[in-house]
Amino acid sequence: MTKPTTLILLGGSGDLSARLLMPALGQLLTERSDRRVTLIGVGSEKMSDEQWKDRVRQSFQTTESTGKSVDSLVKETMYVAADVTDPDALSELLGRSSGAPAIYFALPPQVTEKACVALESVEIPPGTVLAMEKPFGLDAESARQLNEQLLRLVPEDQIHRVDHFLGRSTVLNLLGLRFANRVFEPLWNRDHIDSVAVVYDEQLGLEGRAGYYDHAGALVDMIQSHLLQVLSIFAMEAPYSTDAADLRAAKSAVLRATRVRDNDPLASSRRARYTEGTVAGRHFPSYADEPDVDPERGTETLAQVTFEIDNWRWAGVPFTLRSGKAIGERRREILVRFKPAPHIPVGLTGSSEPDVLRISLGPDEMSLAMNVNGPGDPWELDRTELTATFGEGQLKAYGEVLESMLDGDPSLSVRGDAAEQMWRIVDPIIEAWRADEVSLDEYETGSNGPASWPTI
Ligand SMILES: NC(=O)C1=CN([C@@H]2O[C@H](COP(=O)(O)OP(=O)(O)OC[C@H]3O[C@@H](n4cnc5c(N)ncnc54)[C@H](OP(=O)(O)O)[C@@H]3O)[C@@H](O)[C@H]2O)C=CC1
Ligand SMILES: O=C1O[C@H](COP(=O)(O)O)[C@@H](O)[C@H](O)[C@H]1O
Repeated sequence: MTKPTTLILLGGSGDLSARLLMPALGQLLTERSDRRVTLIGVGSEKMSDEQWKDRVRQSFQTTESTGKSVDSLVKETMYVAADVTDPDALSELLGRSSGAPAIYFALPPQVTEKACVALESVEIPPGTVLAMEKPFGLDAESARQLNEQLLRLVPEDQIHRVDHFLGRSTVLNLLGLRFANRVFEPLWNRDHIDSVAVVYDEQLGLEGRAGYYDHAGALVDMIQSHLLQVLSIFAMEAPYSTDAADLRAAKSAVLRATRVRDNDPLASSRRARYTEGTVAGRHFPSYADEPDVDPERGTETLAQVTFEIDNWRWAGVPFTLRSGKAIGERRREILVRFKPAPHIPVGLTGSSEPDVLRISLGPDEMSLAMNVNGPGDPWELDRTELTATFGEGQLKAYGEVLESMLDGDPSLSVRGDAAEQMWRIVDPIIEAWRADEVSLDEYETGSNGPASWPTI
């Protein structure tokens, strides 16, 4: 039996908790029947324990969660209506947990900030884990200040800056693919790789999240956080182990060396927002006409930035990161374009395209497009694809992240210095965009982005 843990879910009545965290927790407890978690939900709205239990059950149903651990959680869970920015309320909450709890901040960022200030005057049990949702700060300086503040509460290894992409089986598979095979790693450098792209294009729109998204935009929502984390795993040196210390040091080294290509945000970044149209059977108004959006803010719903990594392995290789909403073709992948073969023997005709490796970020599969002597004329090269499908991960991405957090293992969370670096990397772009130095283009909902943009 795993040690029982108390999970204090600040913002338990919110959207993230209902749609992502609790379903993932239910799935985790279904898979790990020997794990016991006591859940305390917290929100400002009043709710009876029975109403809360109904919400928990509803979230659990979405992942068909069942079993002893699930039943025990539902039986014991409680809800507390409290203002989490009040030190007395927080003190009382901590008093309800036996042993060191995990406190999850599923709160609006401004409330999280105030709750952390309040925690400074509260006695926190040794071993308490703090889980912070994104966005972590608003820029490099505010992230640094937030780090300082958190370190006054608990040591770094007890701070989990959550990035659910780190729990995706497809992202974790990068480690196995690169470091458990002989064929890829020797080619994983500037001598053999021409360019890399990480693309996360969604058919989803705003989904009622204007309050958050209209301030974040695609750059902060996806590139500053998730996609830079993916890039750091893709490009890192081989770690000794997957322990937090090794993994996070290797990722941080990459991020420290990463910058906007040629230090030129004007030439290296593009932004756009969607106009009215239909995607996957859903009709969206223009982003500017979406409820609660301020069109004057000029928020982008599609961002594309090219970075470079200034080290021996990667100098000169462009890394393009792109993510957009309301895009016609759902694309979630890493695209690795290799350099062309140095010499194709005279006499071979046909395809001489360079090899392209696609690592899907969902579904779990990959493919390698290459040239082979195909059917028919044996001197003629044809294009073919080697494909592999892996099974789905046992847990949802949030489940993986929650599990490592409940175990007090920070290997799947973002280290403090990395959180600051990720802002340092994108801050010049944010500045250029705020100053309107890069045009805000438009694309029709359901298209694949502005027609004038080069294809990735
Ligand atoms: N929703 C999503 O898909 C994602 C969200 N996130 C991040 O998660 C965090 C939460 O987002 P989300 O769930 O969407 O936000 P919501 O607005 O849906 O929920 C906010 C929660 O915070 C509670 N709350 C606010 N102020 C207080 C207070 N003073 N005291 C106690 N509780 C308070 C609310 O309680 P009540 O409702 O009772 O007032 C509610 O439970 C944000 O940082 C967001 O960026 C990250 C990834 C995805
Ligand atoms: O964090 C976020 O991620 C989702 C995309 O991740 P997925 O696992 O749900 O595909 C994105 O839609 C959302 O805008 C962003 O906040």
